Amino acid sequence: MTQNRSPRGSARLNRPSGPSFARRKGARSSRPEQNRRPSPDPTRDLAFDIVCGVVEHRRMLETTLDRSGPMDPRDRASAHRLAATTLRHLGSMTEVLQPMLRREPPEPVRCALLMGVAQLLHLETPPHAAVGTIVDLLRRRRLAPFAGLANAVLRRVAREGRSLLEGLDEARLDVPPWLWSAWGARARAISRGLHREAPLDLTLRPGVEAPEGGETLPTGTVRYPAGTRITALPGFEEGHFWAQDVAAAMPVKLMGDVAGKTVIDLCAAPGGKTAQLATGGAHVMAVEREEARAARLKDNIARLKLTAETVVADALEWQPETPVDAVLLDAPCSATGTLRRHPDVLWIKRPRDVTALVEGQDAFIDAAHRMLKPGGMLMYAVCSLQDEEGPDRVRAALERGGWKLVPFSEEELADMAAARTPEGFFRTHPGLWVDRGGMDGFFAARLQRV
Ligand SMILES: C[S@@+](CC[C@H](N)C(=O)[O-])C[C@H]1O[C@@H](n2cnc3c(N)ncnc32)[C@H](O)[C@@H]1O
Repeated sequence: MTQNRSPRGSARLNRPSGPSFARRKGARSSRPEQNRRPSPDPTRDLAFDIVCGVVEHRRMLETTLDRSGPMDPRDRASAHRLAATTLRHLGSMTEVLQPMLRREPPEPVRCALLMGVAQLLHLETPPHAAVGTIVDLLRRRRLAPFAGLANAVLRRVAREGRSLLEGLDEARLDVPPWLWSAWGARARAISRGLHREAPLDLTLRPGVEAPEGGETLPTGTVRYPAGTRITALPGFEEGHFWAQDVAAAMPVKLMGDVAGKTVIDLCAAPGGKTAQLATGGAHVMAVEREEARAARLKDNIARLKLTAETVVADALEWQPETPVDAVLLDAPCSATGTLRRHPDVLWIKRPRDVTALVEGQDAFIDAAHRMLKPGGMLMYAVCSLQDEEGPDRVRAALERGGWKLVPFSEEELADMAAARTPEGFFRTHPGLWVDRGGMDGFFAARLQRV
């Protein structure tokens, strides 16, 4: 399948930039090809830094983006798309390359080759541009001795095309083995969902009209094609909507009527769920430990013209003056549920990262218990696909005592029946609703303090 869903991005990825490409097209260069200066190409440079950062240094994609200098937003978006596509298909493309390499090339060369393969097999970049841009990239990065190798290998990939993927189990190869086995029977469907770029989902303030071009999903979320820029949609400045994946919007919906209730949103930034609670008429206390993230939450709530109390504090230590009706705990987690948006995380996280988070999740659940009135409700949520962070945490809390599980009913989840587990948990993964564009992986369970 192809990833060519963002016309804005693909236009930039489909042609090399810079004056020397024009010379190549003219085929009458006054200088021999080997002396030609490589074209400047900020898109490939940034994508290369991102991919090498992930593969060589386990550096998050966002970190490289944040460190990069100022550049045209469209080049930046194209770089993000090329890097993300390379990371989404990293395993299967490595398998394609392997038989074509007589010797192991240095890691940065392999990264550049993988970007070339991604352009050829998944981004529909014309072969001359896909090969030329990678050869130029290697020259710019003082890897000119590998330009011949790149030229030969990528020309072969261009010739043989997608037939090179035949017989390969792409779904299996594009997920690290530890995640594949952790996901059990869901693994193949999840991996297929991860091959697709995530669309833009919006939650609308009640009473406002959705901008044109969206599809209203059964749960009320409005969906736009991948690559849509939220800031370009009419109504953004006016605070008519905010970005929130269809699955991420469900935990607050499953809290029912919160009007007039005092609700603590524990671990709240950037505030998507705070905004939902505030639109529902709750008195919200949004607790966030990181000052910069709390400031972002405040900005978001102000843009939406909503009201919420923001508390900058450690949720494990802070206590409300009086116990409250409900707590929403969207706990810090491995975030494997958002791999569609962050394919770098596939190759960065390790099993021990999940283990390290589990203890904290138990501590947050215990902290929520201390904040609730007897009979008060905890909505526990994580954007994780891992059993350890979802169902296992709820079972452990029930074993520690002081909680009763209040399962979600068939009626409550009528609009997303596939997300209801036999125990009455809410659980999604990127393979659900795949024909409509999929969804993030989310887990939620409702507990009552007894
Ligand atoms: C999964 S995100 C929350 C997303 C948010 N609920 C939303 O829907 O927009 C987790 C947040 O918890 C915050 N956090 C982590 N540890 C915390 C702690 N001990 N106390 C308060 N907030 C914490 C992180 O800074 C991060 O902003």
